[in-house]
Amino acid sequence: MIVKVHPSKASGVIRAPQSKSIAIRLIFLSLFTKVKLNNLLLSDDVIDAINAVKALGVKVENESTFIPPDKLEVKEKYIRLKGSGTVLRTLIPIIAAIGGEVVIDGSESLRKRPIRRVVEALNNFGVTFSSDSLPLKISGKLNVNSVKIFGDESSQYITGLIYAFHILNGGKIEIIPPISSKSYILLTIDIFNKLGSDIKINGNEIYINPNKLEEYNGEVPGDYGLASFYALTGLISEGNITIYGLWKPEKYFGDHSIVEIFRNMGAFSEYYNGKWIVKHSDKYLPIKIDIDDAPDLAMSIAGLSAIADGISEIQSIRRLRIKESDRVNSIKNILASYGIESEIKNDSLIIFGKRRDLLKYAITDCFNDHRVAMLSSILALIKGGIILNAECVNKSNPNYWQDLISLNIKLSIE
Ligand SMILES: O=C(O)C1=C[C@@H](OP(=O)(O)O)[C@@H](O)[C@H](O)C1
Ligand SMILES: C=C(OP(=O)(O)O)C(=O)O
Repeated sequence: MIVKVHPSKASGVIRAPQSKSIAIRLIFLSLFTKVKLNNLLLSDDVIDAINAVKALGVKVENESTFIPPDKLEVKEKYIRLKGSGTVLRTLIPIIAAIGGEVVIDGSESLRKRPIRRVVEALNNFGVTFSSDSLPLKISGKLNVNSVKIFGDESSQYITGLIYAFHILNGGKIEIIPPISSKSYILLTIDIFNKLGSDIKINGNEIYINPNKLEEYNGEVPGDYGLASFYALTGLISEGNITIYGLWKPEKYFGDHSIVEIFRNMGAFSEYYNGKWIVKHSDKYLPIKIDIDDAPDLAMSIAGLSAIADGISEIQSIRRLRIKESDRVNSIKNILASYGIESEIKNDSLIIFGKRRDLLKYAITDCFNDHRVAMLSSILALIKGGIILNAECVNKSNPNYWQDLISLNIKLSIE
C-alpha cells in the first residue's frame, strides 16, 4: 500500500483508536472469566491475542465474545503469531504455568525481538526453552510460585507472570531493577484489580493473590499513544482537534502523559470528561524527557520536537531499538527525510527543531513499524509526502488512514 499525503490543515472531532494494550489484556483475561468486547477493532495485534487464547482452549464467538474453558490446556502444538511483542511475552509465562509442549513462531520482525530475560528467569524451574528468540519450543511446567526477573528488557514478561500466577493460584514476582515500562505493569495490575483480583506492588515486588474475576462486558477504551498522532495532525498543521473515548489520565507517568507533554511544549492540550482537546500554537517549546516508562511516546514527542523552537532531548532510548523496528534509527531516518537533524548522545536522541515551513517533501518507508508510518504521515502535512508499505498501521490501527481523511487531511491510497 502506498499513501500520498498532500499538504493539509487538519481539523475535526474523532474517536480515539482502541487501546491494543488494554484489548490484549482483556482477551487474555478470558482464560479466567467471560469477556465480551463490543465493537472490537481487529488489528493484527488483537488477532494475535485471539489466536493465542484459542490455542489455550478459550471459545471465541464472533471474534468478540471469549468464554474460558473448564480446564486450561495448551491445545495446539504450534502457535504462529504475526508481530505482537505484548502477546508473545505475555503468552510465554502463561504457557509455562499451564504446562505442556508447544512451538511459538512469529513474523520476521517478531523473530528479531529478544525474549532473553523471561527465558533466563524461568529456565530450570520446570520449564525448558529451545532458544531465546523465535522460533521457540517451550516444554514443561513452572514449579515455583516465586520468580526473580530482570526488568530492563520488557515489562511484558511481568504482565505475563501476573497472568501465570493467577493460573497457579498466587505467587510473587521480584523485579531486578531497573523496572522499565513500569506504566504497563501498573496497567495490568489495575485491570485485574478492577475485576476483583488482589495484586499488590511494593517497590520491586509484586504479590498476586487471585480472587474470582468478574465478567467483562464493554468497549475497549481509547489509546492515548495512538490518539497522539491524531492530536499531532492539528498541532503540526495549525488546526484544532478533539478526541473522545479516552479515560481520565492516571497520576503515574504513562501513555496518557502525552496530554501534559504537549501542553508543556506550548500547545493547548487539555482533558475534559472523556475528551482530549488540542489547539495549535504559533510556537512550540523544546522538551527534555525520559521515556523509559512509556517508550511508545517517543515517536509522537519526536514529531512535535521536529518543529519546536530549539533543541529537544529524548532520554532512555536504548530499548527503542528492540521494538517493531530499531526506532532510534527509524526516527532519525524519518526526521532527516523531512529535513530535521538529530543525533544520538549516550542514551538520548537530540532533535534540532526547525520552523514548520522549512520542512521538506519526502518519500519514506515505514520499516514495518506502524508508529513510524504515523510519524511520517504527520510530518508530510506541511509539504506533502509518500509513505511506502503503509499497511503497517494495521498492526495497531487499521482505521488510521481513513481517520486522517475524516480530519480533513488530503491523502490518496494506492
Ligand atoms: O504491555 C504492553 O501493552 C506494552 C508494553 C510496552 O513494551 P515494553 O514493556 O517491552 O517496553 C510497549 O512498548 C508496547 O507497545 C505495549
Ligand atoms: C512495541 C509495540 O508493541 P509490541 O511490543 O506489543 O509489539 C508498539 O505498539 O509500539
